[in-house]
Amino acid sequence: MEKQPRFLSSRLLLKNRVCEVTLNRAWLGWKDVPAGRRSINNALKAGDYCVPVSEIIAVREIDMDSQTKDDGRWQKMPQESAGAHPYAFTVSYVDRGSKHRWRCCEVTFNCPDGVLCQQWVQTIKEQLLLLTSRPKSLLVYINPFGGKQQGKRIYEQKVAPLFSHAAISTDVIVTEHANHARDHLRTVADLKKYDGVVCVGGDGMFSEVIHGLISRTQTEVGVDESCPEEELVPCNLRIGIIPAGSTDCICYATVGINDPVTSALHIIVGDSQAMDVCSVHHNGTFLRYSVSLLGYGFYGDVLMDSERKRWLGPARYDFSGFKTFVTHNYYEGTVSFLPAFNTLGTPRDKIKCRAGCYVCQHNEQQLSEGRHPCRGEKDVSDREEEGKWQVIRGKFLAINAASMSCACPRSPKGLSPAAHLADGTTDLILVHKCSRLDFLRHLLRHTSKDDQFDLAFVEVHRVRRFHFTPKHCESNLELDLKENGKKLFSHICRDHPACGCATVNSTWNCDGEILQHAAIEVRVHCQLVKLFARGIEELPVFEDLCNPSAI
Ligand SMILES: CCCCCCCCCCCCC/C=C/[C@@H](O)[C@H](COP(=O)(O)O)NC(=O)CCCCCCCCCCCCCCC
Ligand SMILES: Nc1ncnc2c1ncn2[C@@H]1O[C@H](COP(=O)(O)OP(=O)(O)O)[C@@H](O)[C@H]1O
Ligand SMILES: [Ca+2]
Repeated sequence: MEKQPRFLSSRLLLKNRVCEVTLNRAWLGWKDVPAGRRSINNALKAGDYCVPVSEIIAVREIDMDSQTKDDGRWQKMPQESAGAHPYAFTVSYVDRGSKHRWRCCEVTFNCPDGVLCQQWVQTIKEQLLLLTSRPKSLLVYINPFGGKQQGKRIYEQKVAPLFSHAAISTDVIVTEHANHARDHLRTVADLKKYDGVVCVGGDGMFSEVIHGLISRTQTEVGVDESCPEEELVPCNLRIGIIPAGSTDCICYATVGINDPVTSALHIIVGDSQAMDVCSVHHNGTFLRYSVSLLGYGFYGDVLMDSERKRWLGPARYDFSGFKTFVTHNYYEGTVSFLPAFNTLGTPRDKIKCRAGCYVCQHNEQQLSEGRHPCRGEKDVSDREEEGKWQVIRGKFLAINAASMSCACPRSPKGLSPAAHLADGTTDLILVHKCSRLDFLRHLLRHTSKDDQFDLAFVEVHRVRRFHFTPKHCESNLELDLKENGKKLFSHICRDHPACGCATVNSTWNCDGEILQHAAIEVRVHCQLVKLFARGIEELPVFEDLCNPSAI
């Protein structure tokens, strides 16, 4: 076939207005040509548009019978554009709305002749083919019972049409039981034919997918994932999240909104965002991975209570949250942690993790230089030891490790607003025993501009590893209860007058799943997985960048 030019510029009709339409490798732009003027100047004005080629979803030719060709969809041609020129093509592209929402927009250009029309369509298609980071084939898992049980409908009505419009092929599996997606990913024969995995559901569904993928990757390269000291190998396949769960914090904190269409468009344009993963062990045996919240005390108790109220849907967390707040349990134990050493950023600075985050890039680079030392540089394990373990014993209302901000609709700034998605650290938040009123002040600050860490009973540390040992360690608990039962219970009952029952330990909430052990060892693995996301965009800045003189 004849090679198409990379640069095109033509006068075409857009809704019966003459437009100068320009395409190069980076941009598609169009602007009105004022009546009676032969040339136009290059400055953009209001009403002029340009779209990065990387954000074009698809292009299709419209034939003279006013029906679309190419992708097999039939559609009426817009009335206004059916005027003077009989040939037309439609470009679908990403349009930014408010609050990080993306929509698929369309523009139809009419051409004076068929050859020119085809040349435009072919050239745009060729530009799109050069975008190698876009997925062509996806494996999709739908949890039909996540959130408000709308996963299947959301996928079929909002996402599948976009994927087919973008010529992405899919294999779709509606899960039949918990861990279906995880186990399928571990064993499915030909995973290499896919460019990514998509989960439709909440944080629990995403957790299944990372467990399956991480496990499979380590098996393939012969790494023992159950060993706490192993360097885990990053997963190649990117993961997309179509939010259809109860909290959707991983989607919200990586995209800026929990909106299925926005997420589908980030998948289509082939975005990539690396993400840290914590491994959680108990006495050296592997328990689970976590990417968002590991919470003991308050968030552990909320989860434990809310699991019994699944029928309430997402509202279960508010009911259990209120109940847990009133109960006001605290738990004794010892937290020891290895502070992040030699890294940019602190949990209380105001530097938020945003698209193209410099802190994440810098810290990952520091770590990988340590991992592959050259010219006498120290090995990472030596460098880690340069930081000193710190130990804090106390009575805690909550112990939270936030590996990302954990922003979600309940708290748009999240549990740790300055935590980073991919910097190899987690923010360890310790809420010491305090009055209900003080704890309420702390909780309320998650929903306002005030600093939730600026309270005497709250401390926060950016760490690479941490351990927690409850005062009444599981292995000793039986013995404790036998020997000191009376004393122990009287102590507990006095400390927990509201609950009426003795709760010795809390449980860990690990991305919404309950852990079976209270004593855990946690280690952050920098950038172990990748998402079809780009991090939260700072501002809709494309107006500034869109200068046709750069075209
Ligand atoms: C008084 C208002 C206080 C608002 C405080 C909001 C803090 C919210 C931080 C949420 C961090 C969420 C981290 C993500 C966890 C998810 O991985 C995980 C699983 O998600 P999935 O079900 O989609 O699979 N989700 C969760 O564990 C849910 C945690 C939600 C906690 C909500 C707590 C609500 C607290 C309400 C307290 C009410 C006190 C009222 C006093 C008068
Ligand atoms: N078909 C299924 N039946 C029952 N449970 C499932 C199914 N598919 C996935 N799950 C489990 O449902 C739990 C919640 O899923 P999730 O998608 O996170 O929804 P939610 O946000 O409402 O908690 C997860 O633990 C997941 O493993
Ligand atoms: Ca992190």
